[in-house]
Amino acid sequence: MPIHLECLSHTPLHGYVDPAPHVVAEVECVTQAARARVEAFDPELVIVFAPDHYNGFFYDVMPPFCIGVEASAVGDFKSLAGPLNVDAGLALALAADVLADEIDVSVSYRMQVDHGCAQALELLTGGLDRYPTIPVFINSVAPPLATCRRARLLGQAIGRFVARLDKRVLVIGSGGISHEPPVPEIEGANDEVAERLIAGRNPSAESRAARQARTVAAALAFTSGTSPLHPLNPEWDRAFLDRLASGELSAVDGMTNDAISRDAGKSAHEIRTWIAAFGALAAHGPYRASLDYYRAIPEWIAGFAAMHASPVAQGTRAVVDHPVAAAAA
Ligand SMILES: O=C(O)/C=C/c1cccc(O)c1O
Ligand SMILES: [Fe+2]
Repeated sequence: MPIHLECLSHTPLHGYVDPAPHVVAEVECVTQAARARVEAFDPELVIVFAPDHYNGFFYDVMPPFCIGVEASAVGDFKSLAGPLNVDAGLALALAADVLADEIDVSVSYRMQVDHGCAQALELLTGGLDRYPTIPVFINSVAPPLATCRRARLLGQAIGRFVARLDKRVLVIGSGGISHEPPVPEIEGANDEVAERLIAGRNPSAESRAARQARTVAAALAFTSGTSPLHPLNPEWDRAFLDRLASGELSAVDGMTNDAISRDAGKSAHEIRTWIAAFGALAAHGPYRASLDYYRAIPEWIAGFAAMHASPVAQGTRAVVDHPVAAAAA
């Protein structure tokens, strides 16, 4: 029944192309504080909403949402590899419940997750298997995408399931706000790239290294201002974060996919992970949210943010804290 939320941006570029040391230190400080809150909360179950970047989900079958019944991390870039500690019985019960709630979710008995999931688990819980976990994939890079409203409803259905459990549940949303790293697209792709997007599971070490080198080169170009990638959009990011913090979650329903790509970049669709996590929390009533960090970090190609939130007593309006938000530009 007790629920706690932590949302955090991710980036695989940490350790490859880093911002100034004081920015890295700032982020480390914020993630250590989040980790300490998780330790104190001592979750009995973690539900992690995460995207994938053509490491685990491909166009052979690309579901909008998928619940992992068994899952392992591929270990792309410097992220952890290995099995997650998935509570299979609970994952299946969750899927059945969400389907009964008329949100059409798929399941996977062999889910592969990438840095989008593994980095959050490592930073917030200390590893991939520290707590029983249910990974929930939200397609955020491979069009056609479900709507933000659908992500909110998925989160709320999961939140109602959580409310009936007699467990302390940590919900995690893992995603950048505005950003557009060089993730390939199937539209207009040549045969080789299209094949990689349709059936690129378990690539060779050379293929993975070449992909990672392309992302690192893109980050260097983005930082030096010579990149065609969509710029970060701090104003848009703050408006989105304020919207979540305000508790008026259904306001995200008006955000169209085209407008998100246009204003914040093609990977800004990762905000769905945050929307779903806040949806799960909102199913428990009003909440108090704290914007712990925001900074546009070009080296990491990320509008990078951290928030945490938990329920407040019924009858209270949503409460917003902005402890360090003003400190970071
Ligand atoms: O997988 C990649 O090549 C790049 C991923 C990336 C880069 C920057 C921010 C993110 O959220 C990413 O997932
Ligand atoms: Fe990402």
